[in-house]
Amino acid sequence: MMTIAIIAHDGKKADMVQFLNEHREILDSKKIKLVSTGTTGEKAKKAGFNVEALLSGPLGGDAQIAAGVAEKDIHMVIFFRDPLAKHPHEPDIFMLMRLCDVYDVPLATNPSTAELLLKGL
Ligand SMILES: O=C(CO)COP(=O)(O)O
Repeated sequence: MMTIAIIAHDGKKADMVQFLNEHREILDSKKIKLVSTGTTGEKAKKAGFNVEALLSGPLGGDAQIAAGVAEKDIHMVIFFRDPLAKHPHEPDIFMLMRLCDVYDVPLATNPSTAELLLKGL
């Protein structure tokens, strides 16, 4: 079982839903479990995906995903960041990305990279 975290900033949530829909076959497979930050998870659920939604990003969701990476419970992170917006929880965002590098966990921050990662599964 592989656990993939999906996260998208508000300006990228539509892109995330589109990405999920385009890769529904692999993401719906029994071998993949999805976890997400709160609002991203709600959007994914509305699109018909089975997702474990954690806290919303600004309220600690990124930190929970980061902890999952450190605990080796999360094996891939797809994080569509909005590079044109400011985020009050920027330290948490950097922590998540740092821990992906500490633990050598694949991290995609845009759809093109995420697509290549899924193709590599
Ligand atoms: O803020 C986020 C990532 O940094 C995403 O959080 P939400 O999915 O709750 O909007």
